[in-house]
Amino acid sequence: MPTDIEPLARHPKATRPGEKIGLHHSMCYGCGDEAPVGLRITVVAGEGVTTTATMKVEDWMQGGPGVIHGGVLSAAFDEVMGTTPLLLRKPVVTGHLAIDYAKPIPLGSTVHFTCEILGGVGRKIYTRAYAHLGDPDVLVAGAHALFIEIDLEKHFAGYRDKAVHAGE
Ligand SMILES: CCCCCCCCCCCC(=O)SCCNC(=O)CCNC(=O)[C@H](O)C(C)(C)COP(=O)(O)OP(=O)(O)OC[C@H]1O[C@@H](n2cnc3c(N)ncnc32)[C@H](O)[C@@H]1OP(=O)(O)O
Repeated sequence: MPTDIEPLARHPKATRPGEKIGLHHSMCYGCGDEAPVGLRITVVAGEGVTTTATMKVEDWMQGGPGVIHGGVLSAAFDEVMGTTPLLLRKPVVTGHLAIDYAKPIPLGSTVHFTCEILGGVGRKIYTRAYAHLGDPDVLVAGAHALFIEIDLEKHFAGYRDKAVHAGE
């Protein structure tokens, strides 16, 4: 992470602390409520530029016997961290994502995520997140990521004809 990042302030019209941040879209693998397969993560705004989220570890998320697949956990971090810049009212995509896997996460457990925006420079937004299973003092994973602000319409312009919509 560069040393010249600046603090980023919450947008005055951002989702208020304690409220759910809206879906990226209904078919999003991370948050969509109509996706045929997906994590269905709801991200809740915290104070400042922080968020929280939870995810129940379902049987279909299994990697090693009895534990979550690392890629599923990575996707969950991506979703939570990629939603958090909406507190700045900035749409982003992931440029870089790194995960530290500290402990196995059993099927049936509930993963609690906390995320904060560390700052940014230009279109770059740096975030950090942690995960625990109920005891915030016992971390099971951590992550940091770089998100890049995009122009939504331009970024997805060449792909929208491939978009999948629920019920079609
Ligand atoms: C309907 C609702 C939908 C809502 C949609 C939102 C859904 C969110 C879902 C969760 C998030 C995801 O999974 S998103 C899906 C996964 N990610 C992607 O598909 C992104 C694919 N990559 C790209 O499209 C592109 O590489 C971009 C947009 C990230 C950047 O391209 P660009 O716009 O041409 O900009 P570029 O100049 O290259 O980069 C801008 C600055 O970032 C730096 N930068 C770029 N990538 C990196 C990197 N990996 N590591 C370090 N630095 C990087 C550059 O050096 C530069 O710094 P400087 O020169 O300014 O210093």
